[in-house]
Amino acid sequence: MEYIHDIMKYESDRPCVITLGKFDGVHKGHRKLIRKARALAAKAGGRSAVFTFTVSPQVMMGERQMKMITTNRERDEILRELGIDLLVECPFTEELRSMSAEDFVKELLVGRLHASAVVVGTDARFGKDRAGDADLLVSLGAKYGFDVFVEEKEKDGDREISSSYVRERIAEGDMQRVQNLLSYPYFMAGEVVHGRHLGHTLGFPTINTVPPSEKMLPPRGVYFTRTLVGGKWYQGISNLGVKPTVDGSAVGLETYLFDCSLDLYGQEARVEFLQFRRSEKKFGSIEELKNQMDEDIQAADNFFQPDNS
Ligand SMILES: Cc1cc2nc3c(=O)[nH]c(=O)nc-3n(C[C@H](O)[C@H](O)[C@H](O)COP(=O)(O)O)c2cc1C
Ligand SMILES: Nc1ncnc2c1ncn2[C@@H]1O[C@H](COP(=O)(O)OP(=O)(O)O)[C@@H](O)[C@H]1O
Repeated sequence: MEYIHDIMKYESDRPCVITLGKFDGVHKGHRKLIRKARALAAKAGGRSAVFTFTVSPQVMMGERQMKMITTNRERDEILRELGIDLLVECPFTEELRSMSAEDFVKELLVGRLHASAVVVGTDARFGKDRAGDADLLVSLGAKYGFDVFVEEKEKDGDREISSSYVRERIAEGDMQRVQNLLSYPYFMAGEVVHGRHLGHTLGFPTINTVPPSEKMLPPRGVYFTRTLVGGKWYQGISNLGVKPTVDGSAVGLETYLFDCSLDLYGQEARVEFLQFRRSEKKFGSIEELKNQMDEDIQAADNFFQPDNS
């Protein structure tokens, strides 16, 4: 995948099949558009491209206190895995914000990316004040010579799948439902940092990662998780929260990995949230916490190996 941050520096003359949007979460609906763009590009011999924006955490938080399902980095990782040829991730600058819908299409999609086709959902919006919609795109396609495919939104029962629908389910901690809407488990990526080194004393060493400030978090508590770290997947159990029994300040994610005894500090970890187990609690003593963790780990064993219980 080629990654372009500054579209003015993009040089290739090859035609692109472009899909356009914020793609927060890269959920099932987004995937439908990406699949379509890839199929069209393969047929026409062009490049499949995603056009999106990097939105700074400050802007996101300032505007509507909107948290992201996937950070820019996580989204890039997923798009890369989906096998698109080109990711254009423009900073959402004043210049871009003030571009009319027609100029956006004429100058960027046609002028720079040589669009042969553009794939969008029925509710697509683009250009200054989000004035451009799917109908306008169809007429601009006729004017500038590219095909336009307007796809129906993917549904979950009667409800259209959208990033805000996924956020609602994350807020409820319904991680199985979230996985169904995304078509992959909600995850958090980050570097393994040092904690207070109590884990080893407790008998449960945990890898600690810090959730990015712009990331939408599920409720605080204990989750059955699967973690990719050091090139290997581990089953395990995580606590998302402030550890009120021993600490009580910043929100962190700690994961006890089953069948692992490696030193993992400084490595990248990707922790997938599979199922909520219980809320985080303040225990009267470390002993009580330890007993509860024993029970949690037993429950995780049953979750991962239901036939052995
Ligand atoms: C499965 C699991 C459940 C946990 N549940 C709680 C909890 O309910 N309350 C709490 O204060 N800490 C909880 N913790 C966090 C522990 O307090 C923490 O892992 C321990 O203090 C080690 O911290 P350290 O990584 O900073 O050394 C939990 C940790 C794990 C792995
Ligand atoms: N099974 C395991 N699960 C998680 N971390 C492990 C495991 N075995 C060894 N480790 C290592 O131990 C470290 C955690 O030890 P811990 O005493 O909890 O210290 P910290 O407070 O820094 O997390 C992890 O960062 C990792 O390098």
